[in-house]
Amino acid sequence: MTYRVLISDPLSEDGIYPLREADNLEVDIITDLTPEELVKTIVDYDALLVRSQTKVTEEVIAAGKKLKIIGRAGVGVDNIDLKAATEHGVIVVNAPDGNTNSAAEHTIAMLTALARKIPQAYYALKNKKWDRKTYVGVELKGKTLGVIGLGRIGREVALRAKGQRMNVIAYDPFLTDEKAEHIGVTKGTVEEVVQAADFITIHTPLLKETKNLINQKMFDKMKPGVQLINVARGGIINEDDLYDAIVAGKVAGAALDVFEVEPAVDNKLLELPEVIATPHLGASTVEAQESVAIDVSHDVVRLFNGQPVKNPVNMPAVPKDIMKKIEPYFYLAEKLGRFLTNLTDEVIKEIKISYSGELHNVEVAPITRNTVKGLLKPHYGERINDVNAAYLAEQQGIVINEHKTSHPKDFTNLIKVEIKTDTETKAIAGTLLKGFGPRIVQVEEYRVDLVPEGHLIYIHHKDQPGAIGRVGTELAKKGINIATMQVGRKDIGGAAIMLLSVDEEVTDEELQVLLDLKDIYKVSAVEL
Ligand SMILES: NC(=O)c1ccc[n+]([C@@H]2O[C@H](COP(=O)([O-])OP(=O)(O)OC[C@H]3O[C@@H](n4cnc5c(N)ncnc54)[C@H](O)[C@@H]3O)[C@@H](O)[C@H]2O)c1
Ligand SMILES: O=C(O)CC[C@@H](O)C(=O)O
Repeated sequence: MTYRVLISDPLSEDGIYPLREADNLEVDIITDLTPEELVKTIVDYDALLVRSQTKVTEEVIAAGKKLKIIGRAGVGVDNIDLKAATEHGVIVVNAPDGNTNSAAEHTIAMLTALARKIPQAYYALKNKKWDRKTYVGVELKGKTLGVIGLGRIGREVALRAKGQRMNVIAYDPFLTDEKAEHIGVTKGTVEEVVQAADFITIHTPLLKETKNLINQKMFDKMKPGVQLINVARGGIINEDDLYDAIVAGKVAGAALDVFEVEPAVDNKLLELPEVIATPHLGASTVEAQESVAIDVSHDVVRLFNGQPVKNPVNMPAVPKDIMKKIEPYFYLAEKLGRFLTNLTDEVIKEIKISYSGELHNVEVAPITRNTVKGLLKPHYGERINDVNAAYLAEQQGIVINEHKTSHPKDFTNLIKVEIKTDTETKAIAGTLLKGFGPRIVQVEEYRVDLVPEGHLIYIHHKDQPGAIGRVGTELAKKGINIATMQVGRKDIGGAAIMLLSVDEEVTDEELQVLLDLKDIYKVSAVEL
């Protein structure tokens, strides 16, 4: 059988040799297709390989009736509708390591060009202006670089900045003290990083949680004269707020490789002399392009030879017989992980998952992966799935421990998940009730009976008359309807919790109002 591969963005010819050499593959390179042309063309293909230009929308995926794999020659998969791919059973693979070095080098090039105003001076000289006064820069030596996102690229940037004798302070939700020490950076919160830095560089993925991460509030906290670099994704820095901060003189300069809307030829930021820019060139080197093309090509070859792919981004099909037994637990497991994210602000070192009762003699690894997926999702978005969840956890240095026991404790089946940090252990447990579906039955040390879905408000308070009433009254004032309510306490008059399920997502301001009430210690929103 011969499979047809469509390459719709320019890929390194040297990098696609694994496709050329495969007997069962036929390769067509058709670039610059309009979205409509791509929808028509894709119907004939089994595989699609892209960089960042091609938008692989739900329409494209739905039209690709033969499509089995989409390969992204690069890291970011925000140009591919992962949900649609998963729904249509199409595996998405990427090349996570191939362009790390190039993106890090580009970041350092931007940092240096920004500090010494090289593009502005070059432009003036090309226009026959010999101006040695306007383009006075600053040294990097002794300055502080703030790195937000210390993954593959952030880490490489930090190491190189140290070579420039800069001090580096970094924030990443998975940055442990040991990792920070090993790389030689100071660990800080995102606020501490932006407050301390002379230069700030962004290296997170673009997710719901990172969109507009650098906004007006953050600019207010920064040092006057701070300079920013973004070689990650447009939209992580709010472009309007950046524009205002530059015009107001708070931000002295910005180096941008990526933009909210690309191509960004009409972006107003480009009108500012303080802004230097490149058209998404972070990964544009001969070496990176060859490397990412080789990686995705190998995965396409593997798939059509019946072998497991190396860099899956979404979820491939689980064999039917296994699925039948364990699928009912996937939802519960993911929600347990999702809830746990809210129980600590510290770096997670270990996840311990204990299965008891009926679960002791089934294959639980896919259930574990769903738990881990739920736990890490706020930091990876749609990139994490039950195939790569364990791998990503391992990369972050999180140890996963599974335990099984045949002795049921009050339930015919029970999943208990504990997360351990350097200073605390937090636990949650759930069960699948025959005929009733999933239930969370324990949160921290409190017994509850909660359907794991929707918008929840989780409150720690003192067990005192009136505490529950005050919360109800405040929510009523805001027009927020309480659908269900759980309470639990350790001792009479001691520590207690409330778990309210409400009909809509609550805002930070609304949570703050609850936190200001008498006898309320901690309030958080949990979205399940
Ligand atoms: N400009 C380019 O051409 C180019 C090239 C390659 C990669 N990229 C982009 O660079 C970014 C980083 O890529 P990578 O390979 O280093 O990815 P990575 O997954 O190795 O690292 C991302 C890091 O961000 C962290 N993170 C997640 N949420 C965060 C938050 N709210 N605050 C701080 N950190 C957070 C993660 O924990 C992770 O360590 C991605 O957006 C990628 O698409 C751009
Ligand atoms: O394809 C490119 O050149 C961009 C790649 C880059 O943005 C990535 O996320 O890997």
